[in-house]
Amino acid sequence: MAAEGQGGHQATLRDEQFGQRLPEHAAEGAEIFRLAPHPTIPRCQAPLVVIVLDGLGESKYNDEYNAVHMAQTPTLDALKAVGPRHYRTLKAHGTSVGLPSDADMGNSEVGHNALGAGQIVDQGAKCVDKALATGDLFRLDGWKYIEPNAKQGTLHLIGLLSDGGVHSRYDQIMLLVEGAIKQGVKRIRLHVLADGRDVGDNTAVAWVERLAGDARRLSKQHGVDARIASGGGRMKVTMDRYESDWRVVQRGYYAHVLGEAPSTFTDPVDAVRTLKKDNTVSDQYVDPWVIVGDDGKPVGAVQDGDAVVTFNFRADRMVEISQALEYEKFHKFDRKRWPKIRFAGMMQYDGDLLLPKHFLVPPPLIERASEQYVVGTGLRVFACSESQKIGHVTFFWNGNRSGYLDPKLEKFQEIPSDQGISFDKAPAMKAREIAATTKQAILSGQYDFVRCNFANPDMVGHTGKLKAAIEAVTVTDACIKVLLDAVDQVGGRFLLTADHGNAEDMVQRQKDGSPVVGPEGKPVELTSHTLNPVPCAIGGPGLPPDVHFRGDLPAAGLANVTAAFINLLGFEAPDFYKPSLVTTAKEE
Ligand SMILES: O=C(O)[C@H](O)COP(=O)(O)O
Ligand SMILES: [Mn+2]
Ligand SMILES: [Mn+2]
Repeated sequence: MAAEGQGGHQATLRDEQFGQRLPEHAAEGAEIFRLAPHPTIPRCQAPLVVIVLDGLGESKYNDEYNAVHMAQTPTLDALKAVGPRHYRTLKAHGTSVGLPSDADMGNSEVGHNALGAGQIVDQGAKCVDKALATGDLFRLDGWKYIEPNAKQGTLHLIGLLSDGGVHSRYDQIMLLVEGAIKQGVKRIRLHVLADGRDVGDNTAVAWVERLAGDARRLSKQHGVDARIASGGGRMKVTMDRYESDWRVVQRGYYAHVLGEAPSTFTDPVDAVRTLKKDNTVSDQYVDPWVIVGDDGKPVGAVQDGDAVVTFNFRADRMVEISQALEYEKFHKFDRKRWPKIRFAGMMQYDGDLLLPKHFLVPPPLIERASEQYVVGTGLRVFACSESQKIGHVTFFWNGNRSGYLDPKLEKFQEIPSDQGISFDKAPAMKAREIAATTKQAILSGQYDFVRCNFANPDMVGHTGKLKAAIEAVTVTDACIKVLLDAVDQVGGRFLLTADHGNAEDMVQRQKDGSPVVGPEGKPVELTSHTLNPVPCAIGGPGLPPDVHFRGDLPAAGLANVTAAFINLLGFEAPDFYKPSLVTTAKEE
């Protein structure tokens, strides 16, 4: 499928970008990361293959809105049919992946963190909640750094506007605004991205109405000047990730910083309502907009001496805009003007690039990620996905470390994603290319541990388009088959799982499971992730016959996978990891 802009796709995340970092296990005085051989599971000469299906869960509703149920899935069906010794489900949401509550759906960041780190760590959302609740946020270095500019100039807040809880949350935005006012900030400009992906589509107008109302109320109550200044849909404006399409970030920089957009309005609600074109445009893809005053000038362009905060806590979609705001040398697009500001992220979005330099809340530190042990033991690793998810099986997997932990032992392979299209238009995405490339790695004999992520059940699931999601899952199933055949060919082992649900439920439901019906009499699409558990299967000719899932961990979650794959590699897992999912007859 030829996609818009594909020819122009630059080499991203290539070897030079993955970097040549000093292996942590080699640093002087560093902890020794070495795994001990497993007492009963021998190593296998062929690789262990871990397959992550992004956004493919198991729903109790096996009906027409379940794209996994509706898709052709002979491979997944066969894995399930093997029964509980080799197939089970895992928790992938809420407290089992370090989120504040069990009402929080899972997401890729927390899911891959758990898969790669074997532990449940407090995630960004929780760290920000605590810093706001205690008031520490306004006492820490990040706030102190931006404070003078925030008080003398304007405080700009940029981020995702919803209560999705994946990248940001409305209550946190409000606490930030109220707290800033209490600290003496007088002029606030909000630059807000419409969601429709972590929350229902066609909710953006209501969110902007709510924020505009709250900004008016706070302005009046405290005698300050807080208002919305610019925005756009998150997939079109600002929130690109893994350098999939820098034009997205350019649109955002122009709207938020320069005050430039193809359409200007005097009222933000009017802006979003107009650009939604009677809901024929989804919230995620709303064009950029800028609010102007009666004089036609933008009300919130960023000026020298201002302070800027990006309020998303999640990293992946904030890294690029942070670079555009922070880096003196920057070549991804022409910024035209680069104001002298003080900028802080809600968190530090990349601990290796130290980006941004200043941040309001220290990010969760994920110590002792499995890859540190894997390369510390000398195992050779291959990780593959397409641009949209490559950081998931590298950066998130490795406890938020970017780049290679040991470039001699690891190879990260990115397949460029389509650019500039909504993924329902090409639901196979790059699944076939991922399968082909990963298959080569399996057959090559060069790797002990091969992992990959299939992006399309999730990315197409987010479009809310049922037919496309069914197609995405059908293609993914066929691609799994390609990999399992390769595992058969070399006599290897595999573990297949997913990071959270999405494609298995494509409709908003009432309490009794029946679809919510919209004003036009049509069922309302579900574009977000779900709370559903995810599949987990093990197998392959190299799997010793006595290795099977334990029966005594019914509530196990994604963090229990780590010890399991370390065991399948033939090693004992570190004892502070969550218990392994697998055991052998000899151990029982
Ligand atoms: O960023 C996104 O695309 C969604 O908010 C969450 O999806 P992911 O957690 O699967 O990346
Ligand atoms: Mn995901
Ligand atoms: Mn997703």
